[in-house]
Amino acid sequence: MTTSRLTGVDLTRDFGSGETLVHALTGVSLEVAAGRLTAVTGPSGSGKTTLLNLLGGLDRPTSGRVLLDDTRVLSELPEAEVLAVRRRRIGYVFQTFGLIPVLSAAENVEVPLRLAQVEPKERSRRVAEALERVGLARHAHQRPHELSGGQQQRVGIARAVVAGPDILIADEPTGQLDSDTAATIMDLIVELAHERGLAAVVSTHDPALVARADHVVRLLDGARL
Ligand SMILES: Nc1ncnc2c1ncn2[C@@H]1O[C@H](COP(=O)(O)OP(=O)(O)OP(=O)(O)O)[C@@H](O)[C@H]1O
Repeated sequence: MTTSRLTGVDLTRDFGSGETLVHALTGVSLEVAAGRLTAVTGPSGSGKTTLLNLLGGLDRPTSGRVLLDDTRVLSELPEAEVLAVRRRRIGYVFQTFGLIPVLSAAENVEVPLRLAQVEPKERSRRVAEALERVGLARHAHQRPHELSGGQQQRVGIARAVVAGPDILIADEPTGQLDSDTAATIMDLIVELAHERGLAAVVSTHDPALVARADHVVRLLDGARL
């Protein structure tokens, strides 16, 4: 039997109540397998971010469950355990990169290793390796504003994978990039998913990027097509 790193079972997420009630997600099920890139796609407001937040343990469903490794119910774990799973197992990539402006590329990539209390020599080794992998070895000492959007997102990806997660969650990682740069970033995420066996989920509007994924989940008005 193959293991899915993340499984969404009949996920529903409502926001608000009464007249302001929004059904952001209704009865969505999906499997996110190791070593594959799953693309979540759909028009604006279709529920992509809501779904990724549930899968990544950043939010909890109104009903339904998120399973981790087919066994643990991530969506029902106590907050401290969810936090531990997020730190140890999941890397996150953001549309707006989420880099700390006053830190260099290398220092940004180092942040998760500091949080994990990895010792300094090992931190340096892993940061250098991660920057090398994303093609930014020569830019280690530059700050975010000295880098292009595509380079900043490469720093964001290096930061997401440096601590060795086995799950990668990327919400519109190419939303701020031109189409050629977006394609190279998507290719990098696909390669990392394959070579590191990551269970990777990426949301995108862009059909050209969806075509690069191993598995596609299409949403419309909060439901799976
Ligand atoms: N915290 C919230 N409170 C109220 N409504 C919300 C909240 N978060 C999302 N929604 C609503 O849920 C629906 C789905 O939103 P979501 O952000 O998941 O869509 P999306 O597909 O990611 O959109 P986009 O492509 O524009 O980022 C939308 O109608 C949105 O307005």
